[in-house]
Amino acid sequence: MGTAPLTAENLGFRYAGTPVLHGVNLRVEPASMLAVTGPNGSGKSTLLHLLAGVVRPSEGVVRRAPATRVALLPQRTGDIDALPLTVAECVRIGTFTPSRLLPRRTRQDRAATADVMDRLEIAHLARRRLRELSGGQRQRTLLAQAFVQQADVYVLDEPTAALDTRTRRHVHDLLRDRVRAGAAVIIASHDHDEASLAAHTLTLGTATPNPPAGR
Ligand SMILES: Nc1ncnc2c1ncn2[C@@H]1O[C@H](COP(=O)(O)OP(=O)(O)OP(=O)(O)O)[C@@H](O)[C@H]1O
Repeated sequence: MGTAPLTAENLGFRYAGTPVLHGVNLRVEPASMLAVTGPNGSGKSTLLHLLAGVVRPSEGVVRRAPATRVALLPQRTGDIDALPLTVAECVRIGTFTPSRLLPRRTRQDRAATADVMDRLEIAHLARRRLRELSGGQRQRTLLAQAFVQQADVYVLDEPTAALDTRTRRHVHDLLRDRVRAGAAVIIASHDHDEASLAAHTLTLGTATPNPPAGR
């Protein structure tokens, strides 16, 4: 078994003393997909935030292998609408890195941005402001920002919740492509078909292999 880009040991989280997660253990392998499922309020978003490192655990530890790059698509991104960004600018943020925060983009960055915008069918919206988008168009823009990142781990919270059937298929193709390219993908989903894209499912702290998907 190779080096896992991400592991969690005995992870727990409390909001102001109220326990949400307890004793979560997981290991995410390269070139694999993990689905996190469970009812509303069971802690899926909280777990994804912990795994992406935007929230610190109350118990246990999240370990990322050295130099592991994590791309996060959060479920709630309300504040971003207040920024006077166009769709193209918002997607381009995904190509920035801590060592390259100014928009000196490489040809590879430009090609990756154009490819993802085409695949998510937002190229025609490139100059539109975020606040002028429909819910699904906004979701596609934020997905493009996540997918354009050259990440080792993609952490995507309900990535297709607002999307039409055709766009969902494009997103699922992108997920499979990233896994084939060696990335690990973690998705939270309420959709059984979507969760079955993943080789493993974590439901409220219990990891079980999925039966082989008929695909
Ligand atoms: N900022 C917060 N402060 C206090 N409690 C919170 C906060 N965010 C979430 N919670 C609570 O933590 C629990 C888990 O929330 P979380 O959003 O992780 O669940 P979820 O499984 O992603 O839910 P959903 O399926 O509805 O998206 C819920 O009971 C929720 O009310």
